Amino acid sequence: MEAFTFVLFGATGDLAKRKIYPALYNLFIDHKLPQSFSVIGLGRRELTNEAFQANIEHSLHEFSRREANDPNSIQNFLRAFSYCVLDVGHKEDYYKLLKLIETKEEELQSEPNRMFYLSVGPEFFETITANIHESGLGSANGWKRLVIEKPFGHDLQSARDLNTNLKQVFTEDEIFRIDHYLGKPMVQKLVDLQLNNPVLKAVLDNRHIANVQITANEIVGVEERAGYYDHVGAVRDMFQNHMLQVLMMLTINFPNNSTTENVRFKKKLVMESLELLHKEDVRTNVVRGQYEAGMIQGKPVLVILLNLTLPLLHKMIPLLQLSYKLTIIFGAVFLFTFVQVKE
Ligand SMILES: O=C1O[C@H](COP(=O)(O)O)[C@@H](O)[C@H](O)[C@H]1O
Repeated sequence: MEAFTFVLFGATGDLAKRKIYPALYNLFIDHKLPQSFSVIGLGRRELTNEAFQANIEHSLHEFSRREANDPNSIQNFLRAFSYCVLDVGHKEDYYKLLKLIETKEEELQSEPNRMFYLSVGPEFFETITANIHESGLGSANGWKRLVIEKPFGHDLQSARDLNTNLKQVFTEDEIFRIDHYLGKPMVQKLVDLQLNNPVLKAVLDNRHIANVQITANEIVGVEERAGYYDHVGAVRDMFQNHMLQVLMMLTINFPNNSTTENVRFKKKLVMESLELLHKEDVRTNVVRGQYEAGMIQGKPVLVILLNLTLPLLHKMIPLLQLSYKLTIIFGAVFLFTFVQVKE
């Protein structure tokens, strides 16, 4: 595997600590990362490399799927990490970053292969990619990749605009629009189940099933992400991406030798088969709610307020339920209900 630099925007954020560092660590111990790689974490806050590495180690202990209990492997892993202060809107910071990346590439004698991971709010996607372009960060001789999660725009037009802007800097092959729900073992097994489980195959039809409910039942609350949630909302944060991906994985009819294009095409068919939700149906088909702080299983659950001037913060925890009709599956109309509850 070729050496590369992983450039992480939003390195002090929630997604990085909960998912990205543990995921990288698990790849590392499975020898799925190259011999030499470097991770440069970016954030606005001043942080020494040592403090940054200590935070990462903490997140491994708290969130890694497999226990992080081998001090040697943790130290070897952490050695790859360095931190750089960057304000996404400051062009000079990108030149400073370029210097740091080049120094690391020289130290590791690696090709300038660079992966840019945007673990930041969607409002920064375009500024960051434009600055990657202008500063020359993306024009070295190696490969480059852009990894971006959600929300991808806030409506159809803004999603199209975002695509257009990203494509001025990255080719389609270089853009990875990811959804971490697709990496969940159970979601990945849905295809196998459909293809290989005769019992399931036999009952997956309109004579046996009238209604499918997809539930995201979380025990993690909004916590420090109240500012983000208040701004983005549950529909854009969870539904249009994660829950619809689960729907597509469940209903798509995969051939054994699927190509990327084929999967995309089939997913598009599923989406086109969803009956549009019209304004007049919203009252009957959509339930939205918010919880306040309370007790779960005898334990008090607080909504941690940020020091922000957002009036609604104390009612942040979302409940979302949406029902759609889907006509493609097994030749019948199915009712799909999606429920997201953050306890
Ligand atoms: O993307 C998100 O997903 C998490 C839930 O992910 P999980 O892997 O822990 O099930 C959710 O808590 C968060 O609000 C959302 O942004």
